[in-house]
Amino acid sequence: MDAITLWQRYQDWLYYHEEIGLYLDISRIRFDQAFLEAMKPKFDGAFRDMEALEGGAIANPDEQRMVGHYWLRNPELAPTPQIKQQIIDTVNKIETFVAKVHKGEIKPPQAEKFTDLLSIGIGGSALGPQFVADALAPDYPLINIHFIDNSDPDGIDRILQRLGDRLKSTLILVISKSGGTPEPRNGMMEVKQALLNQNLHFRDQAIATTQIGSKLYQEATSQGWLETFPMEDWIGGRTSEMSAVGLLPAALQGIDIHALLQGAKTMDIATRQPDIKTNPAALLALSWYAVGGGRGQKDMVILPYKDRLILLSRYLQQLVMESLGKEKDLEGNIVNQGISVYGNKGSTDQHAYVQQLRDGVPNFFATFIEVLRDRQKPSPEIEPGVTAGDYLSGFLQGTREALYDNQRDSITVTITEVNPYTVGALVALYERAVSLYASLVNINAYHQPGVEAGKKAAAQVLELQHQGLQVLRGHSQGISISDLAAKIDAQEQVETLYKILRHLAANDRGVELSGDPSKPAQLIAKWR
Ligand SMILES: O=P(O)(O)OC[C@H]1O[C@](O)(CO)[C@@H](O)[C@@H]1O
Repeated sequence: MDAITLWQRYQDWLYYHEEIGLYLDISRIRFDQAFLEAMKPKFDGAFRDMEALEGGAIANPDEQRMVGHYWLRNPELAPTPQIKQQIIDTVNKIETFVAKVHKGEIKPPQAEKFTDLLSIGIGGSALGPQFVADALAPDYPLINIHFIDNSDPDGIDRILQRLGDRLKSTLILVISKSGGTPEPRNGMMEVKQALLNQNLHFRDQAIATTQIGSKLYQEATSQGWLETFPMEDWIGGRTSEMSAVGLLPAALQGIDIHALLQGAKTMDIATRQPDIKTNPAALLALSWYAVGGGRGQKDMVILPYKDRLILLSRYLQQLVMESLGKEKDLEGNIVNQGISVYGNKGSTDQHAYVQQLRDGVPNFFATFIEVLRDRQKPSPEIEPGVTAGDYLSGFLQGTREALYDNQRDSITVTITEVNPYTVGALVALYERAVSLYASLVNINAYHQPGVEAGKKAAAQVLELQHQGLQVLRGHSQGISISDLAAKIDAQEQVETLYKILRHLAANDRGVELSGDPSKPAQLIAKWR
């Protein structure tokens, strides 16, 4: 297409939301009118599915759950008065609690006020709060946030070290919908210990966001933690940013949660339109389908040209990949669906992997996120008449054009500035696009059976460790790894057993491995 035809295509397909100040440009996705016509029946079905979902249908058939994240920003939509009230009550509870913390009415026993917030959670119980904190927290927030989102001891140490003496004025927030996920549990246990080492008590500084009745809930209430906040059954982890999961840490940092909710609500209204061309989420879903043939054949590379949006790609990675990456469709056919998502930020990535994007394997499409306002204050000139922001804008445009010229498609989402309102709108835009796309490809976007398989496998590894150590401890002589495996009837897991022993040996956990490390089958294990 020549430049003038492309300019016309840009205008023909441009979506603009005046109130949010958001532009969506899908003109650099190659599809034609025939494709659009062919997709219309599928979209009619997707719009119907969305209406049913918002009306309270069991949209997650496997788990027999309603899917209600859209109600969080507009409680009027909730299917029952009780749910509506729960949503309103939770926001009120958050605001009351946060106000007391900020005023020092809720305070740690050994300090005037809470100075820091340590959020312990993983997946959907971390990624939204991390993204929002990085994008929106003021430079000098009322409370500084830190995260433990893994079971990595060294990672935990780094956070605790940074907190140092401020641990005594740190509010500890454990977020886990199920209340039984091992990683946050491990983080919590380590932090408990760290507090005890300073003669501090976890319950005096701890709060939880979890489902009422969960193990975590029981622990928090029976031990008298400062407060608990509910996460409802009908909220999925990866769509929980507008629930207590996201709102509580945001409010504690001084981020305007009402603007966040309002931005999402406004976007929800726009994405509820049952018309492809005037619905930005439908335009995104249409584009994803067009580039990937409805089979996720191309990866989604997210490139925000704005440092404070760097975590958007990680946030969207879970939202998109955990929602769309499914083995089976709704009828149980094997379909192996999904769209891979990765990214970082521009223009930084132009000096890293954009070389391959431009010239290498064409297995992706880019999504540029553009922010029109460079900064809050006027910019100095780097050269006569040119600012750093002009460069950034030029790099974005140049990369978009260079990619398109080489048959690489892209989408551009443009917002005026990064603020709670626009971030809320972005979150809602992608939530809805994922929902619509899931309907187009006929999968359940709201379960995650694959993750469960990984969790079970990890539990089996730990059980093997337990059994192996029991035998090793009672064995005064050294023993080969295969003999040890035979003794616990785990010949098939000999490789796993070897790796367990190697890990224990590396951590001075009582296991000694002797022999040539490059010949694992010949290693002798011994308890010392
Ligand atoms: O909040 P929970 O129950 O600890 O779960 C954390 C995460 O684990 C998953 O269930 C699976 O990875 C995610 O969907 C979820 O966000």
